[in-house]
Amino acid sequence: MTVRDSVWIIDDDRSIRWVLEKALHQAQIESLSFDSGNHILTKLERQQPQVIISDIRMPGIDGLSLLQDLQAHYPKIPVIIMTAHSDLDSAVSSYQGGAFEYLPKPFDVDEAVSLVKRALAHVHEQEVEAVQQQLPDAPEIIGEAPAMQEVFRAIGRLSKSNITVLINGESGTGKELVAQALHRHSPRASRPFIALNMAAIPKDLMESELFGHEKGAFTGAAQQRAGRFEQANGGTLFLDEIGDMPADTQTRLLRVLADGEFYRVGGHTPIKVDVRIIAATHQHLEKLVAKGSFREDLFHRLNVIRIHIPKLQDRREDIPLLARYFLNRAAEELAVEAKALKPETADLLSKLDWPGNVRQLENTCRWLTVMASSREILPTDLPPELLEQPNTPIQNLNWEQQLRNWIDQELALGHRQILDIAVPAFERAMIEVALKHTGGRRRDAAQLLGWGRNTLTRKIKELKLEVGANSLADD
Ligand SMILES: Nc1ncnc2c1ncn2[C@@H]1O[C@H](COP(=O)(O)OP(=O)(O)OP(=O)(O)O)[C@@H](O)[C@H]1O
Repeated sequence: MTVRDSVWIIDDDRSIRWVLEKALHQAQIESLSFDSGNHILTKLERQQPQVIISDIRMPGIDGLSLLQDLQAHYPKIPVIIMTAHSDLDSAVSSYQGGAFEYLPKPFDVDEAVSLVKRALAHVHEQEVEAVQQQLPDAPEIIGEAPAMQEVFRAIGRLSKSNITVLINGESGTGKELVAQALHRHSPRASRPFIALNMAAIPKDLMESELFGHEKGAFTGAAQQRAGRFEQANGGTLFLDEIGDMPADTQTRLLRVLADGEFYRVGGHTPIKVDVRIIAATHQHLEKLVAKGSFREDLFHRLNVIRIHIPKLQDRREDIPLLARYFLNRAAEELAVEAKALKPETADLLSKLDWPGNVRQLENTCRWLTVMASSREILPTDLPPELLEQPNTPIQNLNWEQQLRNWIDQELALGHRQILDIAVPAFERAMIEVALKHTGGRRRDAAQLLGWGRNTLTRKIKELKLEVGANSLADD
């Protein structure tokens, strides 16, 4: 994450500015100092800190008037008011003016830093809340794991900006969802969000897809067509799997990013657009640059702010939350009653590897909504391919799972006394495989199974097993 906490210090006293700067720097908080409150509003138009600390008595605009202006224009930035005149009046006025806190001078440096940290924590909470309270029809981003909170914070911090963002993360981790959230929380929210997956478009169609084409530009171009850049004008263009972009398209993209204009394929009139780019990739772009398959200059243009979305297995605590959310959503889609996870099932889901990340979990929940036999989902209800995962505690449940499915089917077909079919089948499998392991020797096979030799011989007869000549060898 390249977005860092930042604090502005406004005080005409140079030593106070110096002390605070130093203490914040030690606490790894970036700060910027100003010797007066004049022109702060103009500066805020360009860039905003997360917290402001301001003195009250200063030449020019005083701290309380500044506070009023800040409240009117930037009510979300917490302001800490300092004053050497620690009288009740200024304290009361600063609270009434909406100050986050009041810091009487002389102050203890640690106290000042902890106050700033509290204000930052307050900002972060607000950011997370804002992202979580999304429009009702927008898909929610579920995540309580610290790594996801970090992602929410980044979305919150970037909410007033149009800056280029590069999202990194494995397939199915939610990159597109985050890109949508960045757009929805940006000044461009009311304009289009256009997504394009580089891996899904044939190379020779990519330029026309991005930049459009003129009529007759190539065989098949029967009509003039606007590309995604034009469609996204004023809004956001999400370029997924940017690492798959061919070299010549990279060159064109770079030019558009530098000039803000481009030509349609076969066109001669430059088209001006104002598009914010959010790019995503599951690949290591630095490696592609080193290998020469991705342009370094384009990489630097895109890599302004980077957001990393962790693999699902690196945020296991979110798995049960996500699973419940997807089960409810699948039930809504299918207009059926939502299924619930038994605690042991939730626990098991959290232990699996999820190579397909959130998308795989989402698909599994849809499958379970249709396939699980009862309202409460048991570990054995999980789809076989999940249960077959190596290194999971339930490898050996697979055959039981299949057995359960078979029992379900038999009973659903109206069959009765199904133990009469199941038990001999079970014993037959046991005996045949054990005999295979002993090269047909019954005594050893009986031992493997935990039966006496006579029992094994009787079972072979009862089951009318055809065992090879070798099986008699040691009889
Ligand atoms: N944190 C989350 N909360 C809720 N749903 C999520 C979350 N993360 C991902 N999803 C859902 O999982 C699916 C996959 O997410 P998305 O398409 O955003 O992943 P991606 O990283 O862009 O995948 P790819 O790289 O394969 O395109 C989507 O249906 C998305 O809604």
